[in-house]
Amino acid sequence: MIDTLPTGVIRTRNALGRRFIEVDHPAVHARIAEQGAQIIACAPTGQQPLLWMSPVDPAKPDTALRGGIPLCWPWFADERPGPAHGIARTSHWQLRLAEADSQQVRLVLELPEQEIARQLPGEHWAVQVEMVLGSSLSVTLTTTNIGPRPQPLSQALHSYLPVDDIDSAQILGLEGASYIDKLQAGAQCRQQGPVRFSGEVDRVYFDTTADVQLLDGSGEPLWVQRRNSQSVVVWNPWQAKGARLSQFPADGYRGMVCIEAANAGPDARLVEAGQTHWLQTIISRHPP
Ligand SMILES: O=P(O)(O)OC[C@H]1O[C@@H](O)[C@H](O)[C@@H](O)[C@@H]1O
Repeated sequence: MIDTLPTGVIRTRNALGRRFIEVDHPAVHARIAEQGAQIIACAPTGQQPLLWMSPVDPAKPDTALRGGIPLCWPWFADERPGPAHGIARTSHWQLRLAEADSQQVRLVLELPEQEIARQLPGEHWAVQVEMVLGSSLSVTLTTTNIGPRPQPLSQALHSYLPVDDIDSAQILGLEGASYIDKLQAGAQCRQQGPVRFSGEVDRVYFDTTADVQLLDGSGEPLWVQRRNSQSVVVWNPWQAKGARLSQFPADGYRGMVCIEAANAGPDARLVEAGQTHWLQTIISRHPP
């Protein structure tokens, strides 16, 4: 744990004991939950927020938070047995670095190796996440196989993005891309035109590295860029599934869309002994 924090970065604790890192900087305001190393708010100065966060979250420690960018690691969804989306989002991460200049704040958090070994006996990983917050947000999840054998890795930066109204939301950049439709028993489909929403959507687009743009009719588009990612998950639970989700308001599906930089489905990786793999997303309100 680090002792000193730069001006504009403080650590807080809510009444229930959950710990946060608060960023109050001339360029950006943000909030990161230390559990899960999950950024749950980020608003560059003068811009609309970049992330959606559930307004009904009880903020109790040890539950997964609904919103921001949960880290799905070292597996996505149910790609391996165990908790959905892996162990990262409910684990306790530690702040290892916090620095700031006039333009941005940089934070690095780490999931301690002994905690990984406790939860995943026989696996040997080192993992850290770097967040760079300024006029845009970049999140980089870096995984090293510190064991003697290759280890499988699937993952996602499960970004909840705000939309003015789901009926006018559309995603550009995935036209013609192939996807696995989780709502059609994993059927392989091809995207025709922009992605629009008139019901539940749960898809893993693959073989694509395209930047995507989220439009919602408000005139303030969002861009999502990815690095080392050939898959991107697009998800909206809509009303019926939304009603079954934890910490999700009844009309929540109308105000959010998840666009998740991933290594999922056919893009899952095998990390060789001693090798490092990083996955990055950059979310911004200005074009790349
Ligand atoms: O409710 P959770 O575990 O946070 O998962 C939310 C959703 O996450 C998405 O990434 C998955 O594709 C969905 O199938 C899943 O429902």
